[in-house]
Amino acid sequence: MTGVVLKDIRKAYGQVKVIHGIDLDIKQGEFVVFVGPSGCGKSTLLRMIAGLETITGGEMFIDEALVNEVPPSKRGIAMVFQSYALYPHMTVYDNMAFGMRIANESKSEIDRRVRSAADILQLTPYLDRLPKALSGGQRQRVAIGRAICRDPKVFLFDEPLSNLDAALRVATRIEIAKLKESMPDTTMIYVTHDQVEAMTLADRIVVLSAGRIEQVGAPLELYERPHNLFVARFIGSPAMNIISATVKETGDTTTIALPDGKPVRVPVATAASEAGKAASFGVRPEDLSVAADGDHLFEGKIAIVEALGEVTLLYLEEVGGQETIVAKMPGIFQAKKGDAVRLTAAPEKLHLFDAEGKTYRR
Ligand SMILES: Nc1ncnc2c1ncn2[C@@H]1O[C@H](COP(=O)(O)OP(=O)(O)OP(=O)(O)O)[C@@H](O)[C@H]1O
Repeated sequence: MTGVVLKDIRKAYGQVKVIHGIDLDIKQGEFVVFVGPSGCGKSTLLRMIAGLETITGGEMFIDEALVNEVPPSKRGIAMVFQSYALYPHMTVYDNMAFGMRIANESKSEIDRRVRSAADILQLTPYLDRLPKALSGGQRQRVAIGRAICRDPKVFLFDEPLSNLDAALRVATRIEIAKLKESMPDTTMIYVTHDQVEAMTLADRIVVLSAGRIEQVGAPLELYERPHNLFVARFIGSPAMNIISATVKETGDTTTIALPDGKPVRVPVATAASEAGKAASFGVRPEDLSVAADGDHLFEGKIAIVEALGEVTLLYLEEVGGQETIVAKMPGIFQAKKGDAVRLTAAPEKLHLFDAEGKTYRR
């Protein structure tokens, strides 16, 4: 099994510790995405897997072999970078063939692999062109093609789409999704800033913060059941509304008080010892809807309306609680600044975190 296993992996640059002990078991054929804020260590971790950074502590296994001291060229990996790094004087064909020529592969094998990669990435019409005669998206596909030709056991991507404009990003993202389908046994590890890439490409997402793992899970698992406030805020856009609250009644369901004193019942269990403690109450903008008369969570005046066509974002200045609440309404929502609104959400969409920021849902 060509998995990638990280056991208590650590990295320090001199005295500065940047990765604090990462344990991760990536299965063969899995597509795993590393996400996290700038500087959290995503690229460092990927580069340690690639062998481009030394490992300060812990053990790294690729294909069940300890690779801590194995050079990049012997790890069975191929990496695609943000900058495509193609040879400008070589055709697309030669760029893709280059590594195999260096490795003394036969001409027929080189031709077979280049044409197969070109076919997967729809590059066949461009094989005789120089990189300068290609769009950014096509160039990045050549860089991916070059990596495919190496027939890697593990494919590493470091923000491969971040130099592309919005439309090309979407098109190339779809190419990568197809690539995953056409190479089901190849393990892929992908670093990105982009939530949509992470949500759409990943089998599992690894959320990192300051050199530690916050949560690992399938995209919708992270979205629906964030383990802590960090993941709750990081996954989803606009971010989840988080309001400070106090635990009032504990038990199989919990009653909290919002800042204006309003009680809210949340269907999560809490121990009696939690009564009186501070908590954070969370609800996603897309889970809010206009309340019928009577029951509502929030009541306030609209401060800003952002009509995006497919959705309308309402920024609500809460009357009692002093917090700004964001609501995402489907389609075009008729509202203007100053309108009074009441918002509600289904109980199962409510989140509750303890004073340390850990979810109360078990
Ligand atoms: N050569 C180095 N010497 C010292 N510190 C470094 C070095 N390279 C990276 N770092 C630090 O390590 C941390 C992790 O950096 P890394 O590039 O892995 O983060 P990242 O999550 O990929 O960030 P970004 O999303 O901005 O690319 C950062 O705090 C960075 O400043």
